[in-house]
Amino acid sequence: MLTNKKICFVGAGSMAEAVLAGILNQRIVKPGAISITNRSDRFRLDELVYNFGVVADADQKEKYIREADILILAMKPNDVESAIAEIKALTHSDQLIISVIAGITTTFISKQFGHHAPIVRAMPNTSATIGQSATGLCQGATATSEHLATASRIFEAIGMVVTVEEAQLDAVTGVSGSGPAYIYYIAEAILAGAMEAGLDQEMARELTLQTIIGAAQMLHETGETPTALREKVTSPNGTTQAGLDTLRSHKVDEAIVSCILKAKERSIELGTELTRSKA
Ligand SMILES: NC(=O)C1=CN([C@@H]2O[C@H](COP(=O)(O)OP(=O)(O)OC[C@H]3O[C@@H](n4cnc5c(N)ncnc54)[C@H](OP(=O)(O)O)[C@@H]3O)[C@@H](O)[C@H]2O)C=CC1
Ligand SMILES: O=C(O)[C@@H]1CCC=N1
Repeated sequence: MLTNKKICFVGAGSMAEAVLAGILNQRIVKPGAISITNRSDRFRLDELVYNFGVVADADQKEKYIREADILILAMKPNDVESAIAEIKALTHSDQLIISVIAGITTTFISKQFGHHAPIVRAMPNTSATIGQSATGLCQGATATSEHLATASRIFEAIGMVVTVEEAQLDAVTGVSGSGPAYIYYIAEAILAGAMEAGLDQEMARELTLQTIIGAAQMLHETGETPTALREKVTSPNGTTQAGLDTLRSHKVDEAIVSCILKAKERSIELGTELTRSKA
């Protein structure tokens, strides 16, 4: 339990919801210790109050930010500058600032605040909602190992955590931050194929889901490599080989490697676009 810590989310979108749902599920903080703020969407705040029992009165935004022990920045990269400009006078260097914003460096965030509050960058994913996030964390220059430990407590409540150097966080973003979307994309394609092959929608969904869950658990529980597990499915000249040969002829493996590198590159760009616009 993060006893007596008040957490304020600045940004109330899908990532904020995934993180707060996860930490409330794990009961590491009470709903009354979490406040939520956003730019303007009062209906969204009402929805989160209704669903999670958190505190979110748009008229109390300044108070929530001033009184928080931990601020979690969860707005889009393009909005970070204006969001910090709006709140910085309410913040102070005793607060821990955690950013889940893709690409934006701790140095940039620190400059925008103009004080030396400790900053930890986190890259979770939306599986946080069910306690299954894979989160990368890194500490900014003024954050101590204690700050990192506090952030770890939050993100360990919503899945597994790795600590990395800040330079690696763009790669983490390309792999696990965006990663759920790649798996959903593949699931969409398997579903489409299942229906094209003659299965009805419900059966296609059940079979696709259980196949993905089973394969993920096999990777997790057997500790075998993906290559070893793939080879066990593939009989010489059998059905799997016919399917995999088709994937290879479309260079799907190369496409996935490019996908991850492109996402990493985009994460770097998101940061440099802002830094350039300030130059
Ligand atoms: N979605 C994902 O899978 C992941 C996202 N992230 C990162 O999380 C961040 C948020 O993404 P996501 O939740 O998807 O985005 P959403 O668009 O769902 O939510 C963005 C939120 O930011 C709020 N906001 C915008 N401007 C301000 C401001 N000036 N002050 C306060 N709040 C503001 C918006 O409020 P309003 O609606 O009122 O405009 C909205 O609540 C991004 O930086 C993204 O890179 C990280 C990991 C995974
Ligand atoms: O697409 C994005 O930019 C965010 C960051 C990681 C997942 N979603």
